[in-house]
Amino acid sequence: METVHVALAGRDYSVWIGPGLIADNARWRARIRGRHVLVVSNTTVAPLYLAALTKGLEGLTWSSYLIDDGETHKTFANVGRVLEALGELGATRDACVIALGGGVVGDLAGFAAACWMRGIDFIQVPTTLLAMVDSSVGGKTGVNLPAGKNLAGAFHQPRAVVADVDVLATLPQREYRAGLAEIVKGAAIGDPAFFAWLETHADALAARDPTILIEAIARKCRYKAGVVARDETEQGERALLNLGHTFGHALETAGNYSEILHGEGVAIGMVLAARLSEKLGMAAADDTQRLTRLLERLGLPTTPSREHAASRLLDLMRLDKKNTAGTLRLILWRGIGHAEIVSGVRDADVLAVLD
Ligand SMILES: NC(=O)c1ccc[n+]([C@@H]2O[C@H](COP(=O)([O-])OP(=O)(O)OC[C@H]3O[C@@H](n4cnc5c(N)ncnc54)[C@H](O)[C@@H]3O)[C@@H](O)[C@H]2O)c1
Ligand SMILES: O=C(O)C(=O)C[C@@H](O)[C@H](O)[C@H](O)COP(=O)(O)O
Ligand SMILES: [Zn+2]
Repeated sequence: METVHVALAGRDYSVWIGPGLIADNARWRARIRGRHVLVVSNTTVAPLYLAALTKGLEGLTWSSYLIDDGETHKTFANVGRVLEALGELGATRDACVIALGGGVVGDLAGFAAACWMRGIDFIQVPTTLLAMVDSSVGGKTGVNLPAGKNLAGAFHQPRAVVADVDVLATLPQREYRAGLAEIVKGAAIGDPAFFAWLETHADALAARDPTILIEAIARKCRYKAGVVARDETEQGERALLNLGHTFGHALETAGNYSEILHGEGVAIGMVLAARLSEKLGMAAADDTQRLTRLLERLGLPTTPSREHAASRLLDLMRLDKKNTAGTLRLILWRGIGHAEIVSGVRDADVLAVLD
């Protein structure tokens, strides 16, 4: 088992990564302080893993709430339903929410935990690769609105993250690949040695080699944990974790959250950010090519499969949370491992790349 520590004064927590961690419940059960537990999951994951998880809840008062599957269900309405389920459970302030699922369940359940009685504990049990390497770590919780991705939410850190890699056995291939995009992102932002390691091990990763996979998950989580510990609420450096996301989120929203997966949007968005960096003279074409090649080897898309009007995408990008005073702030790069926050990029340059 690998353990990654997220160092946040008084709110430190561990990310445990390895096989058998749901069944081996002593560690995570010890993080539950009170008597009430609400497990939030969805209609696909619960039949597979809810029974194994709830074996660890014997002696507690627990119930579960299942949302329908998919990004379109990451809504305010479902947060309200989770809060009502907490009310029915009689959850007191020492209650704990357990998020059992991918990033959709984790973001939504975490947001509900942040709201119930102004904030109760929650534990992340990520069941997708993407959730293990990204969404379960760092405390960004929230939901989508028709106007844009994650526009409502809160920073609320989990008490623990239980990444049981055995559950990846049932994860569909397209979802697995989407998770790889967020691993590549971490390396592309700030760790050129990790990027080179991913190039060396791309075939093993694509084939789900267990040893390589656990190392990749742990390296990405360690990188993210460091950024989060230095800048929990995104006053500066943390914005770099958004590489590819301004473009990617616009594509997700334009497709009504059902056309492309988040990780696919990130993969395409990173390539667009690399092209824009090239256009602005910040980075070399060789770096764009290396990034594109790695994503392709991992089976990820690097261009949108359907055309959206560039002007519509730019409009969606204007509602991104990184923007200030009406000015677009983008994450671009100087090359592999060197991302930067850039303000004031001209619309014409963004439109040219989107076209
Ligand atoms: N909070 C953050 O920092 C952060 C970071 C990255 C992404 N996100 C968010 O995460 C979401 C994407 O998460 P995701 O990619 O996990 O998508 P997801 O939660 O929709 O899960 C993907 C699919 O896999 C299924 N699934 C999950 N685990 C499974 C398993 N073990 N076996 C079989 N099927 C399984 C789900 O039911 C779903 O159909 C987006 O909403 C994105 O905005 C948040
Ligand atoms: O943890 C972060 O910070 C990230 O930006 C991680 C992203 O991969 C993730 O998709 C996040 O939800 C995006 O956040 P947002 O603030 O752009 O909504
Ligand atoms: Zn993301």
